[in-house]
Amino acid sequence: MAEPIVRIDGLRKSFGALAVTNDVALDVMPGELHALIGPNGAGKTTLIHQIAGTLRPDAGRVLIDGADLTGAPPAARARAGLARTFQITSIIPSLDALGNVALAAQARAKRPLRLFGRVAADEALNGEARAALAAVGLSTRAAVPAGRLSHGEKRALEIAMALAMGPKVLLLDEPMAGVGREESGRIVELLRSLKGRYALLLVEHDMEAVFSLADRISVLVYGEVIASGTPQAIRSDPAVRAAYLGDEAA
Ligand SMILES: Nc1ncnc2c1ncn2[C@@H]1O[C@H](COP(=O)(O)OP(=O)(O)OP(=O)(O)O)[C@@H](O)[C@H]1O
Repeated sequence: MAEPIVRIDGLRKSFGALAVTNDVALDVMPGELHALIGPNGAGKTTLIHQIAGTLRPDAGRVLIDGADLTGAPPAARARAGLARTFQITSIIPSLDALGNVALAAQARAKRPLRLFGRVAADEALNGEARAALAAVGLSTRAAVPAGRLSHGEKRALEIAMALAMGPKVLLLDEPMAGVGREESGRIVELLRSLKGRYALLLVEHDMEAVFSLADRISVLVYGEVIASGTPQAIRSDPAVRAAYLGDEAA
């Protein structure tokens, strides 16, 4: 059987007396879209921070592609194949879309850059950036300053920047947040197109999107995973309905 790309085990983090992640275990298999849902304040963002390396757990382990990176900084996790998109936009508004993605590709290509001539290196970076833009459907917007893109296009650009890092797994933190209905439909299709090629861990409040996309859903309530399974199993789980979904999933 294939090994998980991300495996977390016994993860604990408390702020004072509040256990925000309480013995959380979760894995993401190659090509799988695993969604993490839960009510406001359940601990989803705190969990993502611990996986990304921006917050150190009190206990437990984070393995990426088999390597124990529990105490490693975000850069080491990126080298192991983890890329993250942010809830808060991380793009440079005055730079065009292609330039933003090329910068992300450059962060990954640091060493090879010294080996090639500058022009060749720039061309290679631009090639990678164009491929990532094409993968998110933004090829025709390459020369547009990122600040002038629509909100949904900015979300897609952030995903292109993550793809340019050559990841094995993408952490997607609310990619649909603040995006209108039509554009969120486009992001759903974009995520669907990435499934199978990348492992995806998606935190998202849009239940329609989650239930149409996910292979597996884990439900976090008060810092604990109360259920994990297929969308169908989660929809009909009495504990999940009582704690979170209520009539929403009917
Ligand atoms: N640095 C911190 N110090 C103290 N408490 C914190 C800190 N970060 C988060 N918390 C608390 O931890 C709990 C979980 O917060 P978290 O942001 O992880 O939840 P969430 O599931 O991502 O919520 P949302 O869906 O609203 O984004 C909340 O009660 C929050 O107030």
